[in-house]
Amino acid sequence: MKISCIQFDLAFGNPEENKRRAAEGISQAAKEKPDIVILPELWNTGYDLARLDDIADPEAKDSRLFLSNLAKQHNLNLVAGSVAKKTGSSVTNTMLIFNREGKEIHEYSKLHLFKLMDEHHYLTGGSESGLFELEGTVCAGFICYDIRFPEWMRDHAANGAEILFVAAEWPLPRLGHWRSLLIARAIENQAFVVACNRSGSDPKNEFAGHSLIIDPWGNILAEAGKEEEILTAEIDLNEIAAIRRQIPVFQDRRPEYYQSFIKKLR
Ligand SMILES: O=C(O)CCC(=O)C(=O)O
Repeated sequence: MKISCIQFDLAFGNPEENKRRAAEGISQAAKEKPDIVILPELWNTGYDLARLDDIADPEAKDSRLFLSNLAKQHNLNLVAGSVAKKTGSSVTNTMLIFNREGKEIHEYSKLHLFKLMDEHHYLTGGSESGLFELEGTVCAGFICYDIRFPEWMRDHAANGAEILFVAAEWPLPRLGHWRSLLIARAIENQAFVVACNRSGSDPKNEFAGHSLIIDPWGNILAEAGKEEEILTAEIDLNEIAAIRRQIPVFQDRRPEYYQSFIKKLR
């Protein structure tokens, strides 16, 4: 299976220009005939949170049509990063997923809002699972800060997810955390991690780039630099079963102790 991350710079608060950039990136990537393409977080608006009332996409209607057409046109599955989606007076940071026929198969709204970047003042957290299936493989979608919550990602892996997709706008000062957390999530869940970050900067932040495709042993299969780049790697899903046979973490888990043990000790 071939997977591509479209790491691109976002025009601050300019959904029309960002649509142009996303379409351009996807059509470039499509030349290598990837099976799955992933975009970064909030690619329609960037972090222009104060203007979300005006620029978030009502019910993500426009984004859905745009993304569905791209998936169909290029015959690829699209884990379409996330968009600012307006529902009534609230806005969510929502990942949309489309198959090759352009059919939407799942939506996931970022569960953990990142206070350091004021998300809690402007966004509403999601409450649904990130699990979905693409071409017979169980996958899961996460958004940026979610990677600091291993229990959330473990829950998806324990429910069958073999590819963990992460869409992000991760700032440069914490590049070290980004790399370490993603590698750890791959190793502990014995799953592929495909993480697409943005590049460039906005009025408040410089972003790290360094999109990553990591195998279930924790090896980096491909890593982008800091600038715009289309990052592509082939993954072999058979590696998952081989690694899980060698070190059977999922069989050896004892979840009945994890919630209650510490309470008992207190
Ligand atoms: O956790 C971090 O350091 C970055 C998270 C972030 O930038 C986000 O969730 O948008």
